[in-house]
Amino acid sequence: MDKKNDVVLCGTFIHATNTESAVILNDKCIGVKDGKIEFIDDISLVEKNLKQHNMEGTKIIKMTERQFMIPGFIDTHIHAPQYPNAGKGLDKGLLEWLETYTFPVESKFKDLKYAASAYRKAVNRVLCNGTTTACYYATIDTDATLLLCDIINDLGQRALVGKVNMNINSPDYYVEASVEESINETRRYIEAVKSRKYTTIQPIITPRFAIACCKTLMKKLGDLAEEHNLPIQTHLCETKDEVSFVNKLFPDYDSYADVYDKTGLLTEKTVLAHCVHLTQPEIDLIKNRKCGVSHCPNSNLSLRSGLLDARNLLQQDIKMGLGTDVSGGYHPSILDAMRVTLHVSNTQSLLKQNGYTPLNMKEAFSLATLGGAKVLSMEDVLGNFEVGKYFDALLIDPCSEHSVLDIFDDDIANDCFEKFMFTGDDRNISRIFIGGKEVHNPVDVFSVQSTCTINGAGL
Ligand SMILES: O=c1[nH]c(=O)c2nc[nH]c2[nH]1
Repeated sequence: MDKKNDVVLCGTFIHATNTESAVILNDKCIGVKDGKIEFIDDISLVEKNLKQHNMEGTKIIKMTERQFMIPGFIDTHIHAPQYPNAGKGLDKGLLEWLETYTFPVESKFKDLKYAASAYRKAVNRVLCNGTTTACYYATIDTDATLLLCDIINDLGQRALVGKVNMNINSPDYYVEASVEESINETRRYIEAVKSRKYTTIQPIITPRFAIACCKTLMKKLGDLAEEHNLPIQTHLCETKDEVSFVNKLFPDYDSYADVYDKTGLLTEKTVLAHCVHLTQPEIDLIKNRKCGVSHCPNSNLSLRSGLLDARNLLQQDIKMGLGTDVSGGYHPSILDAMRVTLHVSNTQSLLKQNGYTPLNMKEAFSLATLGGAKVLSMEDVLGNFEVGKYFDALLIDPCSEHSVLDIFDDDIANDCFEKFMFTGDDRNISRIFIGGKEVHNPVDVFSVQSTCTINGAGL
């Protein structure tokens, strides 16, 4: 095994566990071997651990008093080809927005030169914002989607990447010609990803939504997911208009979620984006099937889709993570998703009043890390600092050179953490580790081009 990425980190670590949303571990050391956490112990026992784990001579990184490490953020729903539109065209509701802005930009990615440049910008920006694992939608174009995988691999991010399927109710210039073509291309995509032997990337089956896929296509995609034991992602109950359209298209089904269920798309590895307008039977169904929900609050507000009652779903033990949903959501950072999650939850409490407990910041942090890992069925290997898990982590420096947050003498670790969560940004993310490998060089940030750079990939 290559030992060059083995490392020991000493200082403060903050993470979510199954019982607590944010635990602060002061004066600890974490040893990373072959990309995974080998030991966690008191800082005073670092030498003993190095010996015990055969790691003598390993590089040691000591954090300063104000610095701390958190698990990397997990974005459970993001459209990489919509990044060129981030912050543009948010003046329409979902279905009109798709026709007017989204399908046109996605169709540009069949031009591989355009795709190479736009995808590199997108992944670079997402990574700079601390997203160590992303669950991406690409486009219907297989080769451009493979290019996206190559770029993610090059930049060292962990990702699930889906070639999008859509064969009906889509514009002539952006639609797959038949069920056969859609399935053959998806098979070609899966085989190509497998043959490239990426270490951090896996394919995900991606029927866009029930409006854009016929029943036969959804059924065949469900079969394909089963055949290859793959995860699935799609959209569900994002807007009321969308739900009405689905109900008209599928009058013989009990509900929108039932359409996915009867076509074999609801599995314990299914990621359902939005889920704003679920009925109680639909909540029961996705709970029984053990699907995860990607909560995308920026998008839900920006496109005026609705206010998800996250507390209600969590109380019913639905797995939940956060998604930026670029570009329905305008911000590529999960920090933003956490903040808007809290705004939406506070709004719910104002509307509902009696006894409603809004989510707190620590719960939002848990959703952004361990919650995301659960939604992506990766909680055995990701999401927090436990021995045996991949070391995907961010070194946060509240006092970094270009920081826009201010720390005061009496601010303790919890204060620094909260200030970062509410007022920090990528300028406080000083180092990024994915599978133990450092992928983000702070020396490059604000260098010549005054923009973020990873591995020499300038924006
Ligand atoms: O927010 C969304 N973005 C999309 O691209 C999309 N496609 C279907 N439904 C969608 N919702």
